[in-house]
Amino acid sequence: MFRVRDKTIKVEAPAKINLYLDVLEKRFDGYHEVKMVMQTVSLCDRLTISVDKSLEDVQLEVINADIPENDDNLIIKSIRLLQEYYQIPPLKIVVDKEIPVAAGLAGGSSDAAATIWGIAELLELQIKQEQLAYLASEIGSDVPFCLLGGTSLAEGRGEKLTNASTLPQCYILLVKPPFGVSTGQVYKAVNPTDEADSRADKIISALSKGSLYKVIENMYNKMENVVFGWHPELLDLTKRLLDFGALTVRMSGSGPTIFGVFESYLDAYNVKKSLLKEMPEHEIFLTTPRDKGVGKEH
Ligand SMILES: C[C@@](CO)(OP(=O)(O)O)[C@H](O)COP(=O)(O)OP(=O)(O)OC[C@H]1O[C@@H](n2ccc(N)nc2=O)[C@H](O)[C@@H]1O
Ligand SMILES: Nc1ncnc2c1ncn2[C@@H]1O[C@H](COP(=O)(O)OP(=O)(O)O)[C@@H](O)[C@H]1O
Repeated sequence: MFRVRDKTIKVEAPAKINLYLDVLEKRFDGYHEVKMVMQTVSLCDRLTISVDKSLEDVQLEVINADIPENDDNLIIKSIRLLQEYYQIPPLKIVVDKEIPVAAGLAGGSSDAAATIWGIAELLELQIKQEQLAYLASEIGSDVPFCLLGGTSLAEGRGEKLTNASTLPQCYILLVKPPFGVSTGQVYKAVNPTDEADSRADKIISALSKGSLYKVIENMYNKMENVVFGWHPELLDLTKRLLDFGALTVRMSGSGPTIFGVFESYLDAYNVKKSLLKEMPEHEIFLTTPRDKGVGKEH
């Protein structure tokens, strides 16, 4: 029998940005070694997970996005994986998508992490942290980070995490153009770096000293070359954000989301307003750094 404390749990699944992303050699398993500095931000999808004994199987409802509600969804994939190890009763899941899809913000990965964490909490499965991290890595390279959240150095294929200090207080404007990019295609097109440089380590050290400027000086994304080549308008967007006074502008992950960093809330707010007028087809979010990954909604 299931000992269910609450019948429902509401879980936040936050987006991430990459403060640094380098792609190193291609491995025999087809993945690439990476060196990344990842930062969770305040933009969240929201999952409601309920035990529903009237159902025969899992049922997923997606609000606010055109993505599959079947086994192709990372939420259902995560449940199928949990079912291999644990007895899972019929569940109804509703996901309210705020994070744009195929945007380089790990929306799907964070939903997967929120599903694994949320079900473990709801059903009191007592899963050890290492087992949670293992299950997460089986779903995708970014899922272990989404589970842990905050700020991390990520190595291996992205699953080897070392905790770092959170990015100092700042305002991060995410600008998502009206098209998506396939992560797999970007990895295929990128020319791996021979030897990692020291910028990621400099970022980690700057984070520990709370120096936003030193972090910004060392930010980098190897994938920009490839994706800006496919979509030259991303370079114009970058220049526009710099004209508007962003301290720095980078692409997040495999893109196409571009983010600008601001020290003042009012500056970021005004830039958001101006950009929305100039490019109404873009999605724009004003976010802040968040110091944790998936967790209970308050
Ligand atoms: C690029 C990054 C940067 O944070 O994020 P996104 O831009 O997707 O958010 C990640 O590395 C994306 O991680 P994730 O989205 O979990 O990727 P996976 O599902 O594991 O893999 C998707 C595809 O990318 C390739 N891939 C992924 C990770 C990696 N280290 N090397 C790879 O070559 C895989 O071969 C696969 O074809
Ligand atoms: N729960 C989910 N949320 C978003 N995308 C999902 C989800 N499940 C499966 N996908 C699929 O995963 C792909 C990448 O989605 P996403 O995680 O949003 O992008 P990215 O890896 O660029 O951050 C999309 O093609 C989408 O259809």
